[in-house]
Amino acid sequence: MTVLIDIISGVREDLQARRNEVPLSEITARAAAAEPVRPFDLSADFGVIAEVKRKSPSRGDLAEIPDPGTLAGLYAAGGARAISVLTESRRFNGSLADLDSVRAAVDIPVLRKDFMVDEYQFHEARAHGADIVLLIVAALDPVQLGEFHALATELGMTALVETHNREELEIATELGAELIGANTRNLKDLSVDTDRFAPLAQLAPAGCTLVAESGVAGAAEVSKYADSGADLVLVGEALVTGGRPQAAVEEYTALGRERRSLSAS
Ligand SMILES: O=C(O)c1ccccc1NCC(=O)[C@H](O)[C@H](O)COP(=O)(O)O
Repeated sequence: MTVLIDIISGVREDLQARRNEVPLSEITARAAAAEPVRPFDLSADFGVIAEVKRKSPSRGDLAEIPDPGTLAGLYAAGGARAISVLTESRRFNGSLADLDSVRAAVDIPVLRKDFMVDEYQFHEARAHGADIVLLIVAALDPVQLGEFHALATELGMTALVETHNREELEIATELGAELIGANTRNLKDLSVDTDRFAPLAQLAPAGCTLVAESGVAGAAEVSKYADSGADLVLVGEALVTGGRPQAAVEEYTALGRERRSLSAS
């Protein structure tokens, strides 16, 4: 987990700097005064969570994205169910300014995709308009996970609880998570293997909304994830590098819906 530990260490340093500028009492007040949460409909048909992703530890620079709001607008026009915004700065070149820009540009829910390790970040996320936050099971001990899940819920946000293996999925299930991510990227070596999704999907609790995360390069992976039970796919690289974000979101949504209805019949 060296990569994860390194990322979190940078996240904590950057967080300390922000907290020195804006104390917890102030960020809490800003969260309370923020625009209302946009509820994320967990019962809706198959959909795409489309990501604003400039750079990543595994792939380096991906795309410039000078105006994340414009990209998010194209995703929304393509029918995205939510926009994921990476706000971690050192390894992903994201920012809270990106979150602001996206939230102002669209009227669908926005996910703050970051390494959430401190209470402060949840109030900060809400203060910047986040409707969904990421909880990575591998990054938190079970007590923290429970507390942060409760805090996200208290602030009105939906928590996307991200898992990578059977053990983490059991933790998410015990937590009662309604929105569970199964990420096919191994956090130790950053390899992506889309075959990791199906076994996890089989273990997911009945009634949860399941997100297949990472590894969608095109239609083949969308079909594969939908056939294995994904309710949503979270797509970053393929959308920011493919040159046709709106059309790709439209296609992935239509394809996923078709595959889900075929497997239901
Ligand atoms: O993308 C990475 O290299 C990465 C490395 C370490 C932790 C997280 C990482 N990515 C975050 C994500 O989960 C993805 O951005 C997301 O699932 C979209 O993946 P993709 O469609 O494969 O870009």
